[in-house]
Amino acid sequence: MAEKNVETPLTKGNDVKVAMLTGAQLFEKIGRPTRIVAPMVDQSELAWRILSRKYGATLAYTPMFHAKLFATSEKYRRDMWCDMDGNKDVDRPLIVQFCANDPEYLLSAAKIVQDRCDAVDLNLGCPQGIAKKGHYGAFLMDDWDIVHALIKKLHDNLDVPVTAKIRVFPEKEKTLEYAKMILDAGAQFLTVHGRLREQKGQKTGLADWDIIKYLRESLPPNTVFFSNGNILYPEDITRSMEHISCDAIMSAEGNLYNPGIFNAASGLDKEKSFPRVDIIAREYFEIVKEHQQSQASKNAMKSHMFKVLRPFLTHHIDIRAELASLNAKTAFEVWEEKLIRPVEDTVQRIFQQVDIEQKDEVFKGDIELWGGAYYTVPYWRCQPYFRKVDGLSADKRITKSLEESRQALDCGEVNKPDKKRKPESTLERPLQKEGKV
Ligand SMILES: Cc1cc2nc3c(=O)[nH]c(=O)nc-3n(C[C@H](O)[C@H](O)[C@H](O)COP(=O)(O)O)c2cc1C
Repeated sequence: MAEKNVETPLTKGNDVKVAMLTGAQLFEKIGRPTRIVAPMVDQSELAWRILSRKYGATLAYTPMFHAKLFATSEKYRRDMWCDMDGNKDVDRPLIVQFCANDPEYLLSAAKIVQDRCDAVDLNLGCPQGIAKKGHYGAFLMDDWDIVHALIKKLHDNLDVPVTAKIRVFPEKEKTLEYAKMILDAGAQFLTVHGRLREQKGQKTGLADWDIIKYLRESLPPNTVFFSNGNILYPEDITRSMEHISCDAIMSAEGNLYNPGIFNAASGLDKEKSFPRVDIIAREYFEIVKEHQQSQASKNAMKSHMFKVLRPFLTHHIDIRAELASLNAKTAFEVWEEKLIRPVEDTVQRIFQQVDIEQKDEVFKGDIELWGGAYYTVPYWRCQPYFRKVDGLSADKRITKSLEESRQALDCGEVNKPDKKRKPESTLERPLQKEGKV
């Protein structure tokens, strides 16, 4: 890892620059966070970060901002970044993420935020068509010189450290070379999302923890290293950290559907691990209201509500219809009247049932071939979401696949599976999700 600028202040012309922190120093300074809210376009905005920290997140990333737009368009900046973003009392530690392919624009954008964040991250993982067209994100995996130049530019000129978030190549050795190049250019934290650039939409599939582990073991031991992928439940965080020996775990979709995902240490305390939807909806709403200057939070609220309330709304379609009618311009009183209070009243009625204690139980299933277990969670509690692919939801595909493999075992057709074996076939993949950036 490039460790220039460590002890002494850098001087540039007559300017005295603050000593740059190494990854290890930065990690220490921000309290050795282990649970990270992933960068998520339109979703990891101010209010969501505040809520997630309340439920156990210890570091958060902003959504990816487009560096050129951020540097040149005041309107874009106003929509994405307000005076409370990165505020010392409510929004730290914070890493601001950009996508870019031009070092000058990246530096200009990063300078605007450097006083209100702990580091600036470069997005090298976005696999979407828009990133292909704009030549950024995961499409820079084909252009290592640009990646190096972008990171070095920030490392040499910014007051805060630069970090990077990558996807993996099919070849682990090539991925290792890529990671080394990124660290050599000056990145101080490395986040590895264990999926290929091609793993998006219907082909998302399972992230590969083994390649992440290989990188972890092959890179210098002082590398501050975060893993991303395959986190459905709080306990998956512990499992992943133990498997990979990484410094922290980042979660995106798991966090969106259940902000309690970060409560890995809470064991079976369902109030923490699977919080009630009425409580989360109310808390999030109050945070958005309290930070009205954050346009990004107002814009994101409807989408967040659909996600945290998802299991509940399938049982209460009248409330779902009301939510569909709301938007970022709707007055807060209307949100209160049409969504928040009806959700609270309904859950309150549910809890007045005499047998609610039994009904409110959370059940853990058996350990599956993929290493974790599915939970059965009452619909009034936040929980992960399995998308349908080819008409089957992921857990059904797993069950089907397990049945098939058990039948094959019974018939002596295949060798007994190694317990540690990583699921290989698409059918065994629990996390088929769409549209990952
Ligand atoms: C709604 C959404 C928005 C995302 N936006 C970004 C982004 O802005 N920058 C980024 O690096 N990754 C982005 N991602 C990818 C996530 O950060 C993460 O790498 C990926 O979802 C895998 O993590 P998960 O399995 O916990 O969902 C996004 C993912 C989702 C679901």
